[in-house]
Amino acid sequence: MEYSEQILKVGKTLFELLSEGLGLNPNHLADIGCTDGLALLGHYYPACPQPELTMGTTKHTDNAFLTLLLQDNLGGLQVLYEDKYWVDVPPNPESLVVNVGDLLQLVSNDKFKSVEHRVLASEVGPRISIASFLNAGSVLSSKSFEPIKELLSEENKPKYRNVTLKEYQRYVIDKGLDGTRALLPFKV
Ligand SMILES: O=C(O)CCC(=O)C(=O)O
Ligand SMILES: [Fe+2]
Repeated sequence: MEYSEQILKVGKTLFELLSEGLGLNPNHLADIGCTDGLALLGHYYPACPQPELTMGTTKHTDNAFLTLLLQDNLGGLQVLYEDKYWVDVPPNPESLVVNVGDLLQLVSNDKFKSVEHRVLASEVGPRISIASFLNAGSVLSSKSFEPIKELLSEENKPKYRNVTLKEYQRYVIDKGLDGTRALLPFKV
């Protein structure tokens, strides 16, 4: 409870900074619903006797707006750089890793890009991490998202169509962790 309250506070501050980074009013991203929902996911990766045969978590992008990740001191998280190189994210239990998610990429019209990442399996374990996903709240709402109008111009046309939260979540769940990007079907 206390942890999610603190995470939400950090998240709200980050969205203010990200809004300013886009040249918008600091409340813009919160106003369109980026901080309406929070989901916490606890991961437990047992020690693996043959780590070369498997993965902790396969390659994916996060589907919400922003992820704040707390990892312990074992490491294993990697991000994909320039679509080619897997780069270790050094573990620091006193810091949060911030991942841009697909929905933030969509509303920012690719100004912010979601990052592909994965977790290696390890003989040392268990590894524990907590991922906090800032999302748009209940899929039962009628909310929909599209590139923010203020960011668009003749030179910067919308790269995505309007998508309802329900349609987006359905697609993400049906697709599973297949390594493809969740934004692909919504491109224009
Ligand atoms: O366990 C980790 O470090 C990453 C977990 C993750 O990528 C996720 O929950 O989306
Ligand atoms: Fe992730």
